[in-house]
Amino acid sequence: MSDLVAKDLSMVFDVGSGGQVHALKNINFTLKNGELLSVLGPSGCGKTTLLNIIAGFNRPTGGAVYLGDEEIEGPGVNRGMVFQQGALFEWLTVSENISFGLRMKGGTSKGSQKRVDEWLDIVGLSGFGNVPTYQLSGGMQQRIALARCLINDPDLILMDEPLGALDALTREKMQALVLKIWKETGTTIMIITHSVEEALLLGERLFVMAPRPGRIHKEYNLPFAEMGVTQDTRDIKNTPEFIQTREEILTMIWDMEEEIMGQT
Ligand SMILES: Nc1ncnc2c1ncn2[C@@H]1O[C@H](COP(=O)(O)OP(=O)(O)OP(=O)(O)O)[C@@H](O)[C@H]1O
Repeated sequence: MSDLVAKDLSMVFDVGSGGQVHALKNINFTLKNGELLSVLGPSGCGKTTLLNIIAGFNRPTGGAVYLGDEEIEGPGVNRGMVFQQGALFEWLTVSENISFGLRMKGGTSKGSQKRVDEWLDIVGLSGFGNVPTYQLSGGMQQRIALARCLINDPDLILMDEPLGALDALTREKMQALVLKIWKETGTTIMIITHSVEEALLLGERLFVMAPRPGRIHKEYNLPFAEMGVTQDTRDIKNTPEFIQTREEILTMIWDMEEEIMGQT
């Protein structure tokens, strides 16, 4: 079982003429195995920098991140990524996309096909296995991206605005799917989003980050993700507690944006 631990994590970028940007300063947290974390904050607060360090794409200038006993020093198969655009192989079929990682690892074709069929079922795409990916809608492509990531059984899934390009209705359906997958697989998930509503629904933990320097401004422990596994997510979004927390966070981020505008 692999907890994700960030210890005194800092990231400073040199921006020319001796200038520096403190994209992250002294970030400390532990994300326990199986937890679902959403990260929210105004533009430039370091969300993507944090995700890139955990993915192993960037090395921090201070501190370290650990997954289980191992320090993250580069990309690894124990972490899966889902981006805003599915980043699928358009010339492959749905099944070929989903089984891509298994084939890279040399999985047997019979065993692989069974698992692909299971994942097609979980993400609601049974019967679409032989369809070329480019023929599918954005929502369907994100379902494939989720399945392609999860079939490899990663310890941690990192999602960067995974539902940001979808229309409102598809987005709501996909939020429910993310919760279902989280519950069924028990995978640890970290999701970056610009939507306060989405962060509230999809985070049993939620970090609101602040910029200059990038840091965790406030953490919430929330009941909505757990509720969303069994209840209609629309009903949850209409509960007084959800609305009150949403307004509190919107005001918090609004104030940060105002402060940034005042400084520039
Ligand atoms: N490669 C880089 N070189 C210089 N500065 C960078 C680099 N990457 C990020 N930054 C700066 O670090 C800060 C944090 O950027 P980051 O992209 O992580 O923020 P973010 O919260 O993801 O923003 P957004 O919501 O707009 O995507 C910003 O001030 C950004 O300009």
